[in-house]
Amino acid sequence: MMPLSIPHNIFKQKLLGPKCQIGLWSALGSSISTELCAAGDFDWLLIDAEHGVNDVHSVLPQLQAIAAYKAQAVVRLPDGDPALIKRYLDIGAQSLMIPMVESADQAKALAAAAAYPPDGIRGIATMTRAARWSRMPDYIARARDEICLIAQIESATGVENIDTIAATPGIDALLMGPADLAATMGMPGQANHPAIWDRIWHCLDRAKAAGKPAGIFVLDETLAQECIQRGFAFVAVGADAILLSRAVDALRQRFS
Ligand SMILES: O=C(O)C(=O)C[C@H](O)[C@@H](O)CO
Repeated sequence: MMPLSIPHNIFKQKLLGPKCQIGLWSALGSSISTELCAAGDFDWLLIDAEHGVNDVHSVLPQLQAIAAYKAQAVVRLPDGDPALIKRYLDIGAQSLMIPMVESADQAKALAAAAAYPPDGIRGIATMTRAARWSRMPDYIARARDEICLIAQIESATGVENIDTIAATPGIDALLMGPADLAATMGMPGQANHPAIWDRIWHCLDRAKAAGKPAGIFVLDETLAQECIQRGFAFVAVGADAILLSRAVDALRQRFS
């Protein structure tokens, strides 16, 4: 049997441009709804394991479902726990997003967790889905090249430290978080406030200055189009849970 080769991280490659990658947030925690979304021709799907029901056991079948489609999977972890990073990489997630990154020291620790020694601390195992159960002779040598590690900048402190976070080797991309940024700036629930977006545009400029792709999740279509125009490399424009709840309510209204 021919040995397998590590899958190329198409999402990571396409972040280098020129086309903005259009994505969808997938938070329902079901491989059925995630596959339904994956068949929708989005460039990427964010599987959210920070908020809601997802864990390693529910994310695995979603990765398997997405693998059959063009959409590239990005998994958001609850935090930067190195043990969790190891487990999600071992089940085959190749693009990870870590929330609430606020310092260069935190960024360095995340980068170390995603890399094997001597560059990092990721424990080695090839009896994993990521290495297709020891069928990928090149997995250990090439794993890090095909991982995309995304740091979320979503607090006032993170914005203050964005230059050192973005400059950290091993941080491949940044994603701004308007909702949490608003909350940490004393404006919870005001993610669309001009003062928040002043900071978001600043973060975009700083990411560009550092040569790091920037992403964002925006439900307002006009704002999402502006983000694309102004140079965000990856923009999530909707979420499965919101699309479903709005469609359910709109249908019911039509028969009231
Ligand atoms: O703080 C934010 O904004 C984000 O992190 C992105 C999205 O809002 C997401 O958290 C929604 O669940």
